[in-house]
Amino acid sequence: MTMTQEPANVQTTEDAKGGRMSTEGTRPEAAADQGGRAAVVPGAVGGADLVIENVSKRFAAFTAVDDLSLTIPSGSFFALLGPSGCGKSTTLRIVAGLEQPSEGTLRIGDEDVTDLPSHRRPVNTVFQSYALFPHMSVLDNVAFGLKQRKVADAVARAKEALELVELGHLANRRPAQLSGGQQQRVALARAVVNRPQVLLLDEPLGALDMKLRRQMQVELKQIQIELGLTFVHVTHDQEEAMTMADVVAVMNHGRIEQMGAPRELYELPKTAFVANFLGKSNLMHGKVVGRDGDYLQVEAAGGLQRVRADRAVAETGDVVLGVRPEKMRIFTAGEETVPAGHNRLDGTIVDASFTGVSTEYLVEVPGVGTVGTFTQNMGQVTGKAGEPAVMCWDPDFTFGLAGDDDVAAGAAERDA
Ligand SMILES: Nc1ncnc2c1ncn2[C@@H]1O[C@H](COP(=O)(O)OP(=O)(O)OP(=O)(O)O)[C@@H](O)[C@H]1O
Repeated sequence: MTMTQEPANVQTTEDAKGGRMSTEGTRPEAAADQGGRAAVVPGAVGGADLVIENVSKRFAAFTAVDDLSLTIPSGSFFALLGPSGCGKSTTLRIVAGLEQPSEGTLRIGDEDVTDLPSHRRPVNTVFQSYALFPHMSVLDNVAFGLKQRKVADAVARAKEALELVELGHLANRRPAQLSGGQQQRVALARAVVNRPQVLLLDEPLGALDMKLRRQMQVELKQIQIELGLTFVHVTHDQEEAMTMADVVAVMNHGRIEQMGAPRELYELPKTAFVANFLGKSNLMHGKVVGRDGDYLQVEAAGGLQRVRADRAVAETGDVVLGVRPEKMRIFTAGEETVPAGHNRLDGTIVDASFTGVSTEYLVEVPGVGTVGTFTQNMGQVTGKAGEPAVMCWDPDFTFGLAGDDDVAAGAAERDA
C-alpha cells in the first residue's frame, strides 16, 4: 500500500478559526512554533479529561451506541472492553471525529469538540493495521506529520519518540524490515510524536502473537505512565484490559454494563454479563429467606448460602448468587472439612483435567448445573469423574445479582 498523504488521524492543533487551541492555556507545555500553530515541548507531560455526554449513534434503525455518558480522567489508562459488535469501535471513532454522533456531546479538557473535524481534534489513533508508509524510513514515517506542518525540530522530535518506543537504533530501516511488534511501535511513536491530549488505541495489539502481545501490553502501559497522556484502549481481550487499564468499562449492546478498576469489576460484578465476560463465574438462582447480621441468607442449590448484603444488588426476593472458581475448595465427598459458616455445594465430578499447575474440575450440582473450580497442584489427588464431591467457599467471596439476570449472559461472548 502506498499512501500519499498524512493519515486522517494525525493531529493538528489549530482550532476551526485557524488560531491556537483554547486548551493551550491549560497545557503549560504548549508553545508556538513556526506557522503560528501550537506545538508541544518534547518530553512534556500532557493529557486532558475526555467527557462523553449522552452520546448515541444510530445506523438506520440500529443503535450501535446507546446514550453513553462517561468521564475519562486526564492521564488515565482507560479500557473499553466488550464483545464484537458491542459498539466500542464506534465510540472510539466518535471520539476521533471519524463518526458523527446522532446525539450527545464530547469535550476534551474545556473544549467542546463535538463539531470539530477529525484533524482539528487533539487526539490521535493507533489502529491494529499500522498504516505505515512503506517507501519511507522509520524515522521519516514518524517525522512525516511534523514535517508536513513545517515544525522546526521535526526530526529531533521524531528521534525522541523512537527512543521512547526503544527503536532509535532502527530509525533508518523501512517498515518491511521490521517485525510486527516493531511496526506497531513505530505506529505508536508516530501517534505520540505530536503529544495529543488523548491517544485512542483500537485493538492495537490484535495482529501480534500472544507472547509479543503480552510484552507490548507492559510496554504500552509504561509509555502511558511516562507520557502522562490519557489513553483510551479498545479491546475484546479481558486479560489485556485488566493488565493495562486503571479503569475498565465493560460494554454490551451499546451501553456500559459496569465501570471501575479491574479488581473491583472482577471481585464484585454487578451483572451476569460482567461476571461471565470478565473471567469465569459460577452463578446460581436463589431466594433471600432471612438475614444474619451483615449477611443475607439465601436458599440456593438445595441449601442455605450466605452473601454479604453490601455485595448484593438486591436484599429481598429472587437473586442470583455468584462465586469465582478460584475462591472455592473441593473435597472428595466424605473427606470434606467445611469451615463453619462457609457456603457449600454437593455434586458429582463430571470432568477432572490435570494441567500441571492445577487440576480443573467440572462438577454437576443438582439445581445449579455445571460448576467449575480448580485446585493448585500441591501433590494431592482430590477426585475423578463420576465421584461425588463437596465444594465450599467463604461467603465473603459471594456476590449477589438481580434475580432475573440471565446466568448464561456473556459466557459465549467470552469464549468466542
Ligand atoms: N457504518 C455502519 N453502518 C451500519 N452498521 C454499523 C456501521 N458501523 C458499525 N455498525 C454496527 O454497529 C455495531 C457496533 O459496531 P462496532 O464496530 O462499534 O463494534 P465493536 O464492539 O468495535 O466490535 P468489533 O470488536 O467486532 O470491532 C455492529 O453491529 C456493527 O455492525
